[in-house]
Amino acid sequence: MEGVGKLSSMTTGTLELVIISLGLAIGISAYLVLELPRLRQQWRLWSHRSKLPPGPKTVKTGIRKPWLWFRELNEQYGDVVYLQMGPTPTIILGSAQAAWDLLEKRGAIYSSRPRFIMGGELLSGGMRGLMAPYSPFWRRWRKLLHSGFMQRQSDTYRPIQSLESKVLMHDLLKSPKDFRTHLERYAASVIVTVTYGRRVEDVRTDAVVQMNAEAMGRLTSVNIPGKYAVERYPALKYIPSIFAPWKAEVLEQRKKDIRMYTELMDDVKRRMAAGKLPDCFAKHLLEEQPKLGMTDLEVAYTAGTPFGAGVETSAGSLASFILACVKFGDRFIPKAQAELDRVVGSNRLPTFDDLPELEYIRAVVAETLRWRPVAVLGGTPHATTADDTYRGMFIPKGSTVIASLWSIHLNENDFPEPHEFRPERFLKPREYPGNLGHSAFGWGRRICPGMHLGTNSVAINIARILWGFNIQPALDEKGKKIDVDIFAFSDGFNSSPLPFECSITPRSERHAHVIEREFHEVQDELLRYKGAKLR
Ligand code: HEM
Repeated sequence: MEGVGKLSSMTTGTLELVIISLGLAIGISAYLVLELPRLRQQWRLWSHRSKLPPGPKTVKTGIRKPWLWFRELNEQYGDVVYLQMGPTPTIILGSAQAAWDLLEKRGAIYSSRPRFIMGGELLSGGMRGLMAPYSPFWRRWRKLLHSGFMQRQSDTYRPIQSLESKVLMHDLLKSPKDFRTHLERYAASVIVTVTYGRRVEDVRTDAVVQMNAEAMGRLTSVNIPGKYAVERYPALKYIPSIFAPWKAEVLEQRKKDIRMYTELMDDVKRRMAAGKLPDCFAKHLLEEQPKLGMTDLEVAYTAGTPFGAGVETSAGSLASFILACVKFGDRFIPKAQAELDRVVGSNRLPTFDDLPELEYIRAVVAETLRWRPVAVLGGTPHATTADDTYRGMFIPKGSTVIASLWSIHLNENDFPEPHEFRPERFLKPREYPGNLGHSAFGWGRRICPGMHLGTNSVAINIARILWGFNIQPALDEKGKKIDVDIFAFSDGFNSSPLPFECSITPRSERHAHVIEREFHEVQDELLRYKGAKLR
């Protein structure tokens, strides 16, 4: 019996040992799976440490406006700065030339995206091209956006932009204090009409706007650097949801996105079948779908792209223009209005056909896009797909590359006294890479596909607003001018002016009358784009 007892206690001891060893082995393997890629990357960086671009030893985290810090870094270390952001090598570009040399000229290896595991992979199932790495999926998505928004195609959207701009002018005439809401309605309505063939009458209650805003909210709530460990340890992505509440939650959110995008496309298909769908991007996608072999879901997500990328950017640029008018209007509005009076006169609103004659207005448009770039960090960061050397500096494969427009557009070498709003900068020939004279739409293979539509929106409204209105500081109760803060801008991926007051008044009775008349003339046309209730 004693022998049996000894044997059984030995067996239990051996079993314990086996379990502990197994546990250790699993622990070590899990650690290696999680850490190996990072350790390998660390080794590569360490072995090239003397050739990395210059940069600070410590990294600031949790800052609300990283572009302000990036500009300080660019001023201190130069236009190519190295930061070690967690495990990821990060390059901050601070001059137009460096951004052009790398993102444009070496676009073949600078056009991917960093991984967005929560936002791009888990929440969006890899369906959002804007966050997709350089891949066959991205190329197909990009081709569709190109065909939907290239210059020639964008010019066919001008009538919609003109209609909506007449509504905007009328709104500004009737309730100038709500100018911000009017700009947002304009931008949303152009994008929703161009995409889904239905306009937005009230931006606060419109169902398509609300649905998209909810989806954007879900995306921004997970796209927060440092919030989720899975971004640092990608292998965690494969843990079953049952053991990972954060994953279960994001997959639940994905279901809501899918329901929403599908609902919007179902509405498009219904109207298409009834012969009531005007030409629009969603229609174009449905026509291309069989040729490209895309799934319904891919089509539905692609149709959602312009809303996410084109509304805030267009409305924010116009809000910055109004801010510039309040602060610097004395210097440039009289010149702009003299040009408009000469070319357009006072009997009609300016049109797209006038723009080639309106050289000063075009300079105001360019200066607006330069002075306060909405995509303040240069849009979504790029990522490199191969090691590279630039001016003797080593840029590792897998680097995140941020071409911060706040540094690039406020670079004193290219734009002396950069916080001054001076359209004249764009009137004389000047050394600057590319043919726009600014970099507001990004670079290379990732350049903004909506740049023509976006520029047309900004240009037609700047021309018409300056034609019809005087924009000045608001007055306080004592009749004193209220100053505006040209640095009070929102945090976040896109940055636009925080609410401010101003006075917007018609230039004359005659101008007010023309605005009224042209608004009333387009009422029937506007009805073409009226959508049935969705929710
Ligand atoms: C004034 C308005 C706009 C500005 C200032 C702007 C600016 C930008 C910038 C800076 C980028 C990043 C480019 C890069 O990564 O190098 C970008 C990308 C993008 N923009 Fe725009 N944009 C505007 C309007 C629009 C509109 C109207 C659309 C609608 C079609 C749009 C769609 C996109 C898309 C889809 C991307 C991502 C492209 C990709 O990842 O390949 N944008 N935009």
